[in-house]
Amino acid sequence: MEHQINADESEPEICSINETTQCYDNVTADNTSIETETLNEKRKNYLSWDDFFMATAFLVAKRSKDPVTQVGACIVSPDKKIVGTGYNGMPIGCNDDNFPWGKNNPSKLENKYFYVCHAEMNAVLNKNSMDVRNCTIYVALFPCNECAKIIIQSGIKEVVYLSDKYSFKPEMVASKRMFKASGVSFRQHTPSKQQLVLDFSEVNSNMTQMPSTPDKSNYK
Ligand SMILES: O=c1ccn([C@H]2C[C@H](O)[C@@H](COP(=O)(O)O)O2)c(=O)[nH]1
Repeated sequence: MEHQINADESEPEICSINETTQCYDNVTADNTSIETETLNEKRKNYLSWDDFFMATAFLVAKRSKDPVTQVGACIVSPDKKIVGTGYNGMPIGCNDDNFPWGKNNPSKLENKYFYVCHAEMNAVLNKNSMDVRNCTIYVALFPCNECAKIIIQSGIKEVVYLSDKYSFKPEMVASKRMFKASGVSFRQHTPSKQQLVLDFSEVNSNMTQMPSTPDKSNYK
C-alpha cells in the first residue's frame, strides 16, 4: 500500500528554508518603510484593528458618487468581525444618473440632500448579522444628528471617527448630546500613517514574504 505524505510532512529539502539565515525584504504597501524579517518571526508591520477598520471605511467611501463628499462607514462586532459597510448614495431604485448631485440649486427638490442615504444608515441597513448591538462604527466624519439617531436606535455602542471638522454645526452638537445621554461612547482615531497605498501589482512582485511554492511533483 502506498504511504501518503501530507503536505505538512513534505521532504525538508524541498520546502523548508534555512530559517536562521534566510531573510526577505518586506516592502510595505505604502512603500514607506522597508524592514527585514526572518520567516520564523511574526510580521511587525501589520495594520492595527483601528487602522484596518478605518481604512475599510475609507475604501467603502470610494464607491460613493457624491462629487463633493464621499463618506464610508464600517460596523464591527465586539469580536472584530465586519458586520456592515455603507457609503452615501441614492436609495435603491432612484437612478443616480437622474437624481441631483448638486447642492446650490434654489429649489431644495433639485439638491441632493432630500435624497441621499447617509453612509452610517446604509451600513446599519446593510448589516449581515441579526443586529448590530454592542458594535463599533468606524466613520471618517463625526456623524450628523440623523445618523446619530440611527446609531443609537440600532444598539451600536461606540463611534470611532477621524475628523470632527463640522463640530461647530448644530447637527454635530446634537449628535454628541444624544450620544452622551444614551451611553454611546465616541473617540477620535489617529491613524498610524497618513497614507495606505494598495498596490495590486504586489501580487506578482518578486519581493514577497513567502518562500517559493514547493514542487508538489516530488510528493509521493
Ligand atoms: O453623517 C453624514 C453626513 C453626511 N453624509 C453625506 C450626505 C452627502 O452625500 C454628503 C455631504 O455633502 P456635502 O456636499 O459635504 O454637504 O455626505 C453622510 O453620509 N453621513
